[in-house]
Amino acid sequence: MDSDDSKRPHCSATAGAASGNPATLETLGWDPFFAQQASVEALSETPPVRVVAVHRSGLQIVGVDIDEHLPPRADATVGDWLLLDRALPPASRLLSRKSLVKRRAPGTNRQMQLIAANIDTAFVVTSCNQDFNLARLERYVALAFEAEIPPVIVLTKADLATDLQSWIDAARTISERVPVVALDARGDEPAQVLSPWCKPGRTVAFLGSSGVGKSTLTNALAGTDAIATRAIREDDARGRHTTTRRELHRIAGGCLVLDTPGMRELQLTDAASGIADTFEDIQALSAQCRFGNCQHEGEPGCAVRDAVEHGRLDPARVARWRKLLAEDSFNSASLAERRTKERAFGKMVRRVMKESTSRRRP
Ligand SMILES: Nc1nc2c(ncn2[C@@H]2O[C@H](COP(=O)(O)OP(=O)(O)OP(=O)(O)O)[C@@H](O)[C@H]2O)c(=O)[nH]1
Ligand SMILES: [Zn+2]
Repeated sequence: MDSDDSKRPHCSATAGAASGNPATLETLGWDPFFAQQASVEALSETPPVRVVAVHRSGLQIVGVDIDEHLPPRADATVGDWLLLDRALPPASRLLSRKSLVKRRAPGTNRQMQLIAANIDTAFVVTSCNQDFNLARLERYVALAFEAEIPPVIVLTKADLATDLQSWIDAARTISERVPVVALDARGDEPAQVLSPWCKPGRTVAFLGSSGVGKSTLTNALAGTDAIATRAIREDDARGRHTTTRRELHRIAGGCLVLDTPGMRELQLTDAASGIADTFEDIQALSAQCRFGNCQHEGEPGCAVRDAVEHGRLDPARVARWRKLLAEDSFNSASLAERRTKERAFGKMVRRVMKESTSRRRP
């Protein structure tokens, strides 16, 4: 393979040519939600394009007969739709999103980073073995709800489970709003079982810890292992860290898979509404507590404790809810703490500088 060959998969993996068909707007995920945001004239003058990959050097965009690079822009991320301004590409209009996954940067300034936009379904993946962990599942479900992406729990390695129904039952306790499916991620089962969500033009993403079968599922949907393995090999060849990769793959079945390894390390920050949606039952109960600020720690008239005492609510679930709330408020509050520390540090630096310059003056 010469060096040109090694570059080619990089484009075909993302540009919508995976199935050999040219991209149409519908196959890229265009639908009335986006179409209604611009006039017919605007759409013909500035054609819609979808951001299919984010690299350090910029955005890769794909539209009808369009496959180009734009300079980096901080307000757009993979999955976004833009109206391409050919005369001035950086001025291309960003369309409103259906959903958005974001996180705070791990560095000191902790700015918001956009991870992925316009995902239609978040498959929260775990396997029917020791990886299965209700707290972790609830965390991912809360993240999805916070981003306004409907989650679906996918239990893999069903073929290896001895008591499959008990895993399914456990997963179903998380939320009435979250469907649960169980499958063998290898072979053709995923294409059938996930078909209600993986329709042509729909954008899906797999969340879950390492080894649960996310790549296996992607490959099973694609009917090939070419795409997922290709993207990984290419990164390795360039010596880049695979987790920085954010790509949208159009796969043979017609849906789009958003491959964002960065979503794995997402912390729960500013996710109060996602947690409330996940624990709708406890949320509803706490609204009935006598005191508006009830901590559910023995106050009179506490509906949450009453439900636990009468066996209507699992105390372990209440404990996990509190832990997630604590994680969320810790992560959100530590930002303020950092700011205070940064200000104090800046003051200290200025004072030291002032002292040293005044000392140097004759
Ligand atoms: N028997 C069985 N094996 C599975 C199933 N799903 C995944 N595996 C195997 O589990 C291993 C890990 O699967 P991957 O698809 O690589 O897991 P992943 O979630 O993509 O892992 P990372 O890439 O590390 O995040 C592979 O050897 C798969 O063949 C399943 O449903 N049944
Ligand atoms: Zn209470």
